Formats: sequence, C-alpha cells, structure tokens
Amino acid sequence: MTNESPIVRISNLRLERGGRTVLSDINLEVPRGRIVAVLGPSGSGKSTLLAALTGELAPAAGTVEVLGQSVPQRRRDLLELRKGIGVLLQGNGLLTDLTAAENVALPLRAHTRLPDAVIRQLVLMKLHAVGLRAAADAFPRELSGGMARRVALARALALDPPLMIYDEPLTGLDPIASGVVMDLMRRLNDTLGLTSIVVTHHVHETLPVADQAIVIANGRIVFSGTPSQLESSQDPLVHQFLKGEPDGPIAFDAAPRAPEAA
Ligand SMILES: Nc1ncnc2c1ncn2[C@@H]1O[C@H](COP(=O)(O)OP(=O)(O)OP(=O)(O)O)[C@@H](O)[C@H]1O
Repeated sequence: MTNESPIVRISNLRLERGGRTVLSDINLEVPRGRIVAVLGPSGSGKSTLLAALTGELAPAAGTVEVLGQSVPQRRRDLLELRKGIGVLLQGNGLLTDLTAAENVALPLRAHTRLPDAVIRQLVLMKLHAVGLRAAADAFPRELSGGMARRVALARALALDPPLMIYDEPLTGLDPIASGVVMDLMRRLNDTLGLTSIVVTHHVHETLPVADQAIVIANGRIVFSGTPSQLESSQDPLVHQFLKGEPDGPIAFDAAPRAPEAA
C-alpha cells in the first residue's frame, strides 16, 4: 500500500442482515489521515457498515478493501488484519477486575511476546497519550465515564493500529467529557498519523472534528462531503436527518428519536 492509496475503499457494496438488504450501492473512499463521520438515523445500517470493515459481515455484493487489502474471509487472515484496526465501542469493554494499565496491556499480551517491563512502558505511553498516566493503577469503578472511555481508547491504540473505528464514542458522556474525547480523537489522529471512522448520532459534536461526513438513510449513502457542505445541504433527506424531524423522506420508523426533555 502506498501513502496515497486510501485506507478504506468500498465499491458497489451491498450488505444483508437476516436475508434482508440493509445497504446497497455503497461507494466510499477514506484517504489516509482523515476523520470520517458516518451519520444516519437509528437502524439505518451504520453498525452494519462497520461490521463489513472489520470482516464480521461478508458483502452480499461488491468489495471492501481495508489497509490495502480485500477484507479476508479466512479467520486467521482476518485476525491479522484486525491487528491494524483499533476499535472503540460505546460500552468500553473494560474488564472490571483489572486496573487501567492491565486493561491496556491486554492486546499487547495477546499479540506480542514483549517482556513485561516493555509492555509496562508501552502501556504508560498509551495512557499518557490519553492524559491518564496517573490513573494507571486505578480500577474501572474508580474512573469517571469519560476517563473509562479514554482508557478504552488507550487500549484500542495499544498495537499502534493505522485505522481507528469509533462506534458511538460519546454515548453516556456529559458535554465536557464529550469535548475531551472528540479533541483527543482529532489530536491522536494527527499526531499518530491515524485514519479514523466515527459512527455517531452526535452530529453537532462530531462535525467540528471531522474532515468528511457521510449520511446513511433509506439503505444507501444520501450525502458524502465536507461538514460545511453537509450543514448547507438543501437535500430534503439530509435536512430531515439534521433537524431530527419525524416527517419527511426518511421512513418514520427509521427517524431519529426526538430530543428528551431536559
Ligand atoms: N444480526 C442481525 N440480524 C438481522 N437484522 C439485523 C441484525 N443486525 C442489524 N439488523 C438490522 O439491520 C438494520 C441496520 O441495523 P444497524 O444496527 O446497522 O443500524 P444502525 O444505523 O447502526 O443503528 P443504531 O444507530 O440504532 O445503532 C436494522 O434494520 C436492524 O434491525
């Protein structure tokens, strides 16, 4: 893979779940170094698209290339590819009986034969990168929601993956913690030379740090462009999604929920 080749290249992709087409005609290129926001109402297929990138879901048609190779079907090849993809899930997935440092060490222990002292140094570097070196020996229950999310981020970065995937990284976080996580995402992306794909409902928090945005609705990509192009789009589908309106060209049962009363 050359420096110019895209980190992700999706062509004419169709994805099915339970025998039903969820997404079709998906074409997307994610160039190196970018942060791409994947937006869309609940149930539109954002997680399904991520599943195709990580090889959990094979295409019903079309192709998915990640890190310069077609996403493999063979389990061993898939595991190898996944070492290059850091994934931050909304549930964090931290093991509660391990400290922050031990959690971050897990991928290093699973995939390398480095001595303990080297692992400890790498772990402290990753925790430092997310501003939590001092919390190395804390248990998850001793951390705030935002801190726990950052420990999970440090763990996702443990193997220095060139591609980061964030699945709803702001769920459950207050506005301050959300701002910290989004700033970190941008800073880590730029300082570590990463490429990031962020699936989120949090449009207004995410667009300021994104280089590119796509909106998925009604089973396809209905917008692809810069955040400012998105915000000025006159497309009725995009407009309905951004404003969270129940009536419009997005089917009612796929429309985003109304904001909860404060
Ligand atoms: N394992 C599955 N089997 C059958 N249908 C599924 C499966 N997973 C998802 N679906 C369906 O596929 C569609 C897309 O779901 P998906 O989870 O990708 O949407 P999403 O945009 O990520 O939603 P949300 O924002 O609520 O997480 C939905 O209609 C969902 O019901």
